[in-house]
Amino acid sequence: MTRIRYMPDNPSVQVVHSIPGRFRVKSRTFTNPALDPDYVTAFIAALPGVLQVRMNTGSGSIVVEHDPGADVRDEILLRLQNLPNEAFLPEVSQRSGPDLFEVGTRTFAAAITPFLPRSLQGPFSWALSIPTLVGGAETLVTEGLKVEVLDASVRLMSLARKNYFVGNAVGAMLSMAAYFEESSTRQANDLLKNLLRPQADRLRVERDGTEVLIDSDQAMVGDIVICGPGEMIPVDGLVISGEASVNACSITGESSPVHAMPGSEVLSGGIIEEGRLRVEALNVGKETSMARIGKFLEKSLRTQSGHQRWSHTLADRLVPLTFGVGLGVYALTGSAARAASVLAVDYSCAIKLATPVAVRTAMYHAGKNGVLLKGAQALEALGSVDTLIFDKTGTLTHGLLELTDILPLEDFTEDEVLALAAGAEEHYGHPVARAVLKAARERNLSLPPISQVDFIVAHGVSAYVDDKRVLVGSRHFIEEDEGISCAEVDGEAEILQDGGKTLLYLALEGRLVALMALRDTLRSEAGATLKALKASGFSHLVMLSGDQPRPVHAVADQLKELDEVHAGLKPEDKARIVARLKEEGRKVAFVGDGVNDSPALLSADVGICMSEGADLARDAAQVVLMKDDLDGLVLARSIARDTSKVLHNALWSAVGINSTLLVLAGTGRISTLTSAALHNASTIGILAYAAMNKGEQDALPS
Ligand SMILES: Nc1ncnc2c1ncn2[C@@H]1O[C@H](COP(=O)(O)OP(=O)(O)OP(=O)(O)O)[C@@H](O)[C@H]1O
Ligand SMILES: [Zn+2]
Repeated sequence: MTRIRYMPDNPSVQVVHSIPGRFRVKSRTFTNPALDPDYVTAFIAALPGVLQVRMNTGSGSIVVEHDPGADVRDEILLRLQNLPNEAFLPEVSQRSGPDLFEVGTRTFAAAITPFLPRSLQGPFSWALSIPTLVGGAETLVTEGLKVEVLDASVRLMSLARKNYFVGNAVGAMLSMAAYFEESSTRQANDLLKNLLRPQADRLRVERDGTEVLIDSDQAMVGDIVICGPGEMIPVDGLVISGEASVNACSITGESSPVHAMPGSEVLSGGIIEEGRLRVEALNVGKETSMARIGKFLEKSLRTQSGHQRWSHTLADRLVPLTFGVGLGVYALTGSAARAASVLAVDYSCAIKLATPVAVRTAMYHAGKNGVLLKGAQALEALGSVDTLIFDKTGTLTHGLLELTDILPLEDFTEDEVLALAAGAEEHYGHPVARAVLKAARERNLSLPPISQVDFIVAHGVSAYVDDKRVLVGSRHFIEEDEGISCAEVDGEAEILQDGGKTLLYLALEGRLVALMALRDTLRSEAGATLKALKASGFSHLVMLSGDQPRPVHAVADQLKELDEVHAGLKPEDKARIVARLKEEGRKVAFVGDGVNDSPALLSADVGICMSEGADLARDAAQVVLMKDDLDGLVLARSIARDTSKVLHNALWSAVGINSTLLVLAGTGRISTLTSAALHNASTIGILAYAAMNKGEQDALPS
């Protein structure tokens, strides 16, 4: 019943620093959570003469670099002072709903109406109704037949019939319901925003051996950042020295603190409970995990799901219907009282608001448990998919491969070939690369200097050592793509593969120089997870892998729930299988972790990424599991299914209750007052039900 409208606060933009070609401005407006920093940055960057724009929402400042010239600068300032309305996100903005005081006043006013002298009742009630009447007329002109018009008509009819108490009581109920609607929407928003603890706007770094305090937008990769007890870690980084217990609950959902020591990686947003750390920054500013989570949630608040759009349209269509019934009743019976009772019933509020409230509450609970849903759409799709496709390495298995065998050829030693392979793989994040590096480090090998490194997704690496070409990768890569025969180790390869191991071939200057084998282990929870997922309505479980058939089938043999298994796939093959399953009429979710999974993640109805996944995969996915296990899958599915149940129930009870009221009111069985009271009480009840949606009924497999 309240209209959502945003009033931008009048910005007073202050220039705090200015030199030719560069200035910094500050304003309270820039800290407004409803302000979209991406929009502002793009809006200013698009002005002629602007070279660079950096915005820090934490401190409310913007730095602009531009072509020198006073007119360029003045134009930018003018734009900053008059940001367009589109720069503000309507959904998280403050709303002009009634407060508790207004609700109280209106209730009191209605209660005293019958006791006022007859001559005063009229003017008093007209005065009370003015805001509603004006609002209704305004809406009728600008937006057509909407809820506000219904509300105003009920009031107007009561006034016309000199039924003052009823009119004022209906007004009080409307404001009470509006107050409740607003607070439940706000509560759901606040819950979500709770996940985004405030970002640190200043941080301490070491510069030239001393500690200095800098603005967080000035931090650079490689900075040594210092964090003490109670502070939030402002960057993603590597601990250089110090020890601390770190609570990363707001990021991973893991509530028990983890012990960080030199060599540990820490994520921004973690809170130091005890201890002190010196951290070398790996990601700063917008690139930090904290900032990325913030982005996801911000976007998700803005994008509407199909259901949301559908329920909005439905609600809007029902308003003219209510009007039509009201008019019809009046035409048939000539009773204005009955018509007013009909108009007091409106379907729209419960239908419109139940969805955002239920969806946000679900997203919050998922987030708190380490599952990041990038929007209502993801939640909705997750509830309705029936086919789940898993990637093998890193998803069903740990992805922490272990190098178990090295078979050097010619007269190379194990250490020599391992050093070559590790040198080539040094900067690659693929599980195979990490395993090779770990093995080389354990043997204290020094890696040869390499150049011209090429990573070939789903194949391997090519690099140059002392002008000699080194290739590391799958047999397909070495033999079919590079034409280097691998046949001489076929015997050994077969034995190793029979043990379920993944093979790695190394070539130097066009000759095969080593065969290596790696072992991956199944995640301990994989079996239970697959069972729980089948129980939650997945009818088809599939495993896809870029790895060779034998190790893939070694894993598949341990997972009886799998219905379909494919090995030796290129990234585009994975996407093609997703497309094929969709063509068969299935709704498909894909869970993966690697760059090689991105095409499949994008082509599935829902893409899900593991916590350790490559950045590209995390971007491509709509759901990110923040804990390094599969339990989040089961939880996310149960939250999604509960949400769709809650939405279904909310919608149909709204339609059912209000239709009944409409019939009762139209046939004169209930008065305007009763009809308004029942309608508003049911709306409040339905919203409260939506806000209880936690999805915890059948949470985790034990
Ligand atoms: N960095 C690398 N170094 C060596 N070999 C690699 C590398 N990346 C990929 N390969 C080879 O290419 C094959 C396919 O790689 P891909 O990344 O598609 O799949 P995977 O990670 O082994 O399995 P999954 O698809 O189950 O995650 C690997 O099994 C490996 O033999
Ligand atoms: Zn993989």
